[in-house]
Formats: sequence, C-alpha cells, structure tokens
Amino acid sequence: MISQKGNNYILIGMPGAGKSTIGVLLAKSLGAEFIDTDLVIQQKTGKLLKDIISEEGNETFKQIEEDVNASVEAENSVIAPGGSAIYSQRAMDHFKQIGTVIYLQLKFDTVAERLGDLADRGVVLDNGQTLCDLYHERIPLYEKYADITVDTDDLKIGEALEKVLENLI
Ligand SMILES: Nc1ncnc2c1ncn2[C@@H]1O[C@H](COP(=O)(O)OP(=O)(O)O)[C@@H](O)[C@H]1O
Ligand SMILES: O=C(O)C1=C[C@@H](OP(=O)(O)O)[C@@H](O)[C@H](O)C1
Ligand SMILES: [Mg+2]
Repeated sequence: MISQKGNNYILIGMPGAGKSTIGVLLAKSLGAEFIDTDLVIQQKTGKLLKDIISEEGNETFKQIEEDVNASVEAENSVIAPGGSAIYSQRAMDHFKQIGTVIYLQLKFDTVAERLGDLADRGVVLDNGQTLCDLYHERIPLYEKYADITVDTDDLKIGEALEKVLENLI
C-alpha cells in the first residue's frame, strides 16, 4: 500500500533556528494554521518549559514532549515543535506521516550567537554537556528526519521565509 503524507509542514532544527518565528510567518503565507507544540506543552502542564526541565528533569520533559508531539492532530498546518523533538522516534514517525519535515539548518556559531542563557531558555542539556556537544549530537538526527533541508545561515528572517517557500514540495 502506498502511504500518503499529510498536508502539514513540520519545522525542525536547533533552538534559536527560527522554527517558531518563521513557522508563524510561513503559516500566514500559506493560509495555514500554526501550532507551536511548546505552547501546547505549557498549556497542558500549566508550567513553563524551562520550569518543567529544571524541576522535573530532562527525561520527564522529553516524555511529556513525546506524548504531545505524537498526538498532534492537524490539517493544513505549520507545526513548530521544540528542538528536542528529534529524540523521539515515535513523535517523528507521526510527524513524517502527517506532513513534510523541514530542517532549518544553521552553523554552530550562528546557533551559539542566537541563544542567550540556555537555562533561561530551557534547553534539554545533560549535565556537563556543552552547546557544541549538543549540536553535534543532534545534527545527525535532524538530517535523518528531514524531507527538506534549508540552510538559513546569514539570512534575515524574511529571506529565510522566502527560501523555505521556494523549497516546499
Ligand atoms: N534569520 C533568522 N531566522 C529566524 N530567527 C532569527 C533570524 N535572525 C534572528 N532571529 C531571531 O532568532 C530567534 C529565533 O527564535 P525562535 O523562533 O524561538 O526559534 P526556535 O523556535 O527554533 O527555537 C528569534 O528571537 C528571532 O527574532
Ligand atoms: O531544543 C531543546 O532542547 C528545547 C527547545 C525548546 O523549543 P525551541 O526549539 O522552539 O526553542 C523547548 O522545546 C524546550 O525548551 C527544549
Ligand atoms: Mg520554538
């Protein structure tokens, strides 16, 4: 049986890559809905992401994130999950089934420049792990799940949006 992909677009990439910022603009351009699953998690738990991570730990956060991401029901939507979504095979299988996965690719230096205080932003980082370690751990996972990769380095937000639109399939 040939399985048909859904008509959603899912943005993946490092924190600060612009999944949320470009996602909402992409949805406007396409006349689509926009879903930021970080906000779904916050609404569901009644807690800020950074507080879930700091108070309950990475594993609990990843479990909550997996459950939320794997149960997104959407049509004609742009979906912006958090950067750690790629740790869940189950969630990513779901995303690949309901839509086209777009990887917003950035060089490490750009990611480091964009991100401020990691704890304040709530990044899933193991004890002793640096941002550079995290970047190298995740790149193969973003590449593994991407249907489309868009290099957005050195682009302004509007230019990155245009490049994403040009690359849509
Ligand atoms: N070219 C760009 N593309 C996307 N975001 C950019 C760009 N340049 C600067 N920014 C800034 O980087 C941040 C991206 O954050 P966000 O959209 O929350 O990313 P993510 O959801 O991937 O973590 C925003 O503050 C945005 O204004
Ligand atoms: O990459 C990460 O570890 C995370 C990224 C965040 O989302 P953004 O990628 O939208 O910033 C959020 O899901 C959470 O704080 C963990
Ligand atoms: Mg985001």
